[in-house]
Amino acid sequence: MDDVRQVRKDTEGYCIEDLAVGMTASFSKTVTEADIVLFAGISGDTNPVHINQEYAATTMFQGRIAHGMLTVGFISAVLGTKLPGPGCIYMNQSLKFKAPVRAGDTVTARATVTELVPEKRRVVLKTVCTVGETVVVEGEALLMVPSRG
Ligand SMILES: C/C=C/C(=O)SCCNC(=O)CCNC(=O)[C@H](O)C(C)(C)COP(=O)(O)OP(=O)(O)OC[C@H]1O[C@@H](n2cnc3c(N)ncnc32)[C@H](O)[C@@H]1OP(=O)(O)O
Repeated sequence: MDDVRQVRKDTEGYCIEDLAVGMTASFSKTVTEADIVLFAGISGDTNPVHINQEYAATTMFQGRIAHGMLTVGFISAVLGTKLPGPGCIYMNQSLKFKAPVRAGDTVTARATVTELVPEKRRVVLKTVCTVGETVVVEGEALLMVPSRG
């Protein structure tokens, strides 16, 4: 199924009645050096693998990598702004960090509806972040969404 279109207002998300298995949406962003340094400050995670090139060069990654949770923020972005969009409540998220993300990489976070539980107003989405053809993060999200009823 094609990407959901941004025909709704920025403040309107999908209700449970509007959702169908297969609906999909994505958000893309190029990760910058500034994003990584700012995320270290915002989160308090100053792990040197993210911000100290000399140290990071000695690790298996042979250089600085982005915080995993910075990449996960792009999943939150697609869920919170596109599908299901405003009005949804994040309840659960599984994650596998499959490959590193580095400054300069463009990450695409894609969310695809896999299951609906209308009586509980729950939606399950497969969530995958890629850099080019490489899957960097994958998992599953559970959200509560509004109902028109
Ligand atoms: C405190 C916060 C710190 C951070 O934020 S660090 C930044 C976020 N993390 C990353 O960027 C790490 C990204 N992931 C990777 O680079 C790689 O991934 C690893 C280096 C962690 C592992 O790679 P490799 O040693 O090459 O493993 P394999 O040979 O691809 O797989 C061996 C087995 O391990 C499983 N596996 C690999 N990655 C994960 C994972 N992330 N979660 C769960 N399982 C994993 C596979 O499936 C497979 O399993 P089977 O032998 O049964 O086939």
